[in-house]
Amino acid sequence: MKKKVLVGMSGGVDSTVTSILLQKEGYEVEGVYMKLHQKPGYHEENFAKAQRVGEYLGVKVHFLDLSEEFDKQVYNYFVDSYKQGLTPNPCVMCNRTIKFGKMVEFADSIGADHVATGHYIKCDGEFIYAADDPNKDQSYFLCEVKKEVLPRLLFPLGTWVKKDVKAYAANIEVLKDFATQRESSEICFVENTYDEVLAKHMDIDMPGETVDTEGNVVGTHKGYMHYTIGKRRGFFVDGAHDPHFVLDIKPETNQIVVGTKEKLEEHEFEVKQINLFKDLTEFDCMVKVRYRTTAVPCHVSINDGKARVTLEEPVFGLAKGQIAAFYEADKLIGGGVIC
Ligand SMILES: Nc1ncnc2c1ncn2[C@@H]1O[C@H](COP(=O)(O)OP(=O)(O)OP(=O)(O)O)[C@@H](O)[C@H]1O
Repeated sequence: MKKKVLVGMSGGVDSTVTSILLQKEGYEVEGVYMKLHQKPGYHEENFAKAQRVGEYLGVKVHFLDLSEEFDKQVYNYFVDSYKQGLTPNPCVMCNRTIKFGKMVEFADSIGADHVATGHYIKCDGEFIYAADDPNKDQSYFLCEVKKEVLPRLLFPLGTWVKKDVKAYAANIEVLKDFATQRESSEICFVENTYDEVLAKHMDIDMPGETVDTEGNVVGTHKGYMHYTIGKRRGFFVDGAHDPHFVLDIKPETNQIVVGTKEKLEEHEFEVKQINLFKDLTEFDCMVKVRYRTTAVPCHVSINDGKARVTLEEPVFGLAKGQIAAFYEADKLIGGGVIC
């Protein structure tokens, strides 16, 4: 009997080609379009596209309204993190709770053996691996996904490069407009800027003091929620000659602490909410402290649910709240939240 796969169909080119490839491979495909946020007009347009793909393949496309769950797990977490002076990663939390959480539950409810998306990732059922295309690799964003779901996941695009995916769609007459449509922005619920989102939930016009590491007031800023650690623009430092960077954010006093680049250098840090695909407590690996950065070698020691990460070479600008992802070469072995 054919194995059934539920594909997350966003109406974009990646999940469209994913669906076609899986059907060609012999899977029985069903699609699901998930309504996640409230961006006006967004869902009507994208669900219609997902339905066109469904018609082309002759398969059913379900509509799943997960907006309440998404608000709770992803959107509110994003807003609350900035309120607390932290830097969130909403895509990581969405992958854990929604795409590879609620979507897997939905797959169970329709009797699907597998769940697939158009992420650029490789997976062998036990581990996730970086995609062959280093510019598109999204493995970092899956480091908090629950280990139990890995055997169910399929990512046909892990060995593809984006231009070939577009060329594939362009060759299908009725879907060729998918190849040239605008690519989705970084965070799906952000229409223009983060500030616009935050302004709906807090006063973002809150001028405050910029201080040095000794606590001396050295300038002004627009409001602590506008900054992340490592940021170098958008605040004032009186009489500074060298560039200054945000070193720390203090929401309780609406202050930002700034200093020169060398003060951003970190040799060790702690990680909470640890998720590992392997049973380990003490290990050497590579760690990525943000998405677009190279991994650095480190030693990890886990105690009482927290990991101490000792770096072999320093990193600059560790943002609290951000995600640290652990790798053994291209194999993702887990991750956690920098604290
Ligand atoms: N609203 C949604 N409903 C169903 N699946 C989704 C939705 N949003 C994203 N996905 C799934 O997650 C994958 C990765 O999402 P991401 O936002 O990174 O999209 P993308 O790289 O722009 O892909 P696409 O071209 O398919 O939109 C998508 O390829 C799709 O399979």
